[in-house]
Amino acid sequence: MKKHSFAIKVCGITRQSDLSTAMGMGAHFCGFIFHPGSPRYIAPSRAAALDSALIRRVGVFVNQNAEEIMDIMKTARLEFAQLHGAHSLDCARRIGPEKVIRVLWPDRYESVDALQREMELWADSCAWFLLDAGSQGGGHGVSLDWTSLASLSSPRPWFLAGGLSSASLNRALEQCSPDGIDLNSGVEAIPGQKSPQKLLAALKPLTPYTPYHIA
Ligand SMILES: O=C(O)c1ccccc1NCC(=O)[C@H](O)[C@H](O)COP(=O)(O)O
Repeated sequence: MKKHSFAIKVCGITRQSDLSTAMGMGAHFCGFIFHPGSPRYIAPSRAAALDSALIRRVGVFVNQNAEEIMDIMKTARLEFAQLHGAHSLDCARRIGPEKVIRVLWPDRYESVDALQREMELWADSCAWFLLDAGSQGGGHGVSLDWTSLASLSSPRPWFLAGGLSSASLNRALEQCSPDGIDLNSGVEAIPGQKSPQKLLAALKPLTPYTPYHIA
């Protein structure tokens, strides 16, 4: 595995036990999904009740507008809004660029250069990017073409998402160099419930590489 440090985000949390396991294994970010169509949906008031200690709380939004997002951020005590839909630059600026994780889908672009141009467009309106598989939505359990991301020079730190698990992480991190990794269906027992065994299998080998410091 390439020896660089990176952040760990565990997404699709619905239960305190999963959150506590993820934190115990060194997660830096936890993600709550506020898309009602997702099997991982959690109501904002339930997310608010989950204790995440000092790790960063992220809300995943697909259809909501800036006002709805800011409302949920307040209720669920979120630091970041992960914009996982067709959100505009204006929406991101209203939320506050320092609180935005912008999702982009590399498969939508004809080349890494085209993806990079889109990243430049968003650079002043977000704090992080998250690159996901497919062409929309998330939680598909499908992987990206990691080698095509090897030459990426992102203007912001970026999370690699899409089908990551104990079986794929090593190869993914050999082939590209994200600033963070995002785990979801690859560490689940069933949709919406994490598996402590799968979390352990994925995260334990990463321990030497994840003393990631988040300012
Ligand atoms: O996970 C969902 O159900 C979901 C639904 C709609 C929009 C986003 C969603 N997930 C957001 C994430 O950040 C996932 O962690 C990311 O798509 C990777 O998922 P996976 O391929 O399962 O690892």
